[in-house]
Amino acid sequence: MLFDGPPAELLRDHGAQLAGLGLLPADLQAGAAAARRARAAQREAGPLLEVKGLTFTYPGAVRPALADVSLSLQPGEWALLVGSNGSGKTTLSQLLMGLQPLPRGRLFWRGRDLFRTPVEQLAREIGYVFQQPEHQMVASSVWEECLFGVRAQLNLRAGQEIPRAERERAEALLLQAGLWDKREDSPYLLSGGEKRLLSVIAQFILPKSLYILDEPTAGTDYRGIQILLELCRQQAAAGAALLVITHDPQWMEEDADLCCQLEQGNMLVRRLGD
Ligand SMILES: Nc1ncnc2c1ncn2[C@@H]1O[C@H](COP(=O)(O)OP(=O)(O)OP(=O)(O)O)[C@@H](O)[C@H]1O
Repeated sequence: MLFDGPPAELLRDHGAQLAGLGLLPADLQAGAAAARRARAAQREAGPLLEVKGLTFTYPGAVRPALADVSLSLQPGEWALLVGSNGSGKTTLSQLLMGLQPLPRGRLFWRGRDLFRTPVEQLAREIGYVFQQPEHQMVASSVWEECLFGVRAQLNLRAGQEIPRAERERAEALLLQAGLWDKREDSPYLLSGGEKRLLSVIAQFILPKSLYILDEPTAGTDYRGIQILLELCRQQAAAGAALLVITHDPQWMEEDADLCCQLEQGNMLVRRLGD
């Protein structure tokens, strides 16, 4: 087997393979081991997110969109949320983000009623990527789009400099996503798959505890999916939990820990690899 090319590209394209062969530089290997230890320690601290017997009916609807749904997600756990059209996936993810009226006492974030958790804390700790990337785009260039959330979260005014750590992370993520050469273009000029990758990496710049990704592989080609998978693996290795809504679970089944199957509002949770 022969890999040739700049280190950043080799890491991006073959990182998982190199790690599997034990060929990553020592500092990166040590980093992965430390991340695993950190994830184990975090797990002992208890679930990050708990959904307990959640039933939700839209106003005027005759049957509930979600019926007695339960789920527990630990730090670093990767869950797939699957199910046919209209089964309740988006409803559940919107409830988790407080985008629908919240039933009290059914959702817990870090052991505390999600209803009582300040919205700013949820925004800081949970990253949500919408099904339609355009819905989240606001800036005039790919670079500014990437850093828009950082500016908001760090309370930076227009023209104020982005701290070096976040700038470097944005550069690394744009390189990894293959979008560096398009950093000055309008995000609206990107292809559908590129927009999707941009909206995902924009959430990854300031690390969060949970990422909810709604259909991240839809309309994305093989290379884009491989990039996305590697990006998700890196977040999970760093201790973040992932809840990925998908109609293409086959791409993530090897990496994911849980598969949550929704049908007509009823959910069955299966641990993968058991
Ligand atoms: N705003 C709304 N008002 C009333 N009913 C709604 C609303 N949004 C969704 N529903 C209904 O709730 C049910 C679940 O919809 P939801 O969008 O959560 O499904 P989904 O699993 O995300 O579907 P898809 O795979 O098509 O995105 C469906 O029967 C849908 O018609």
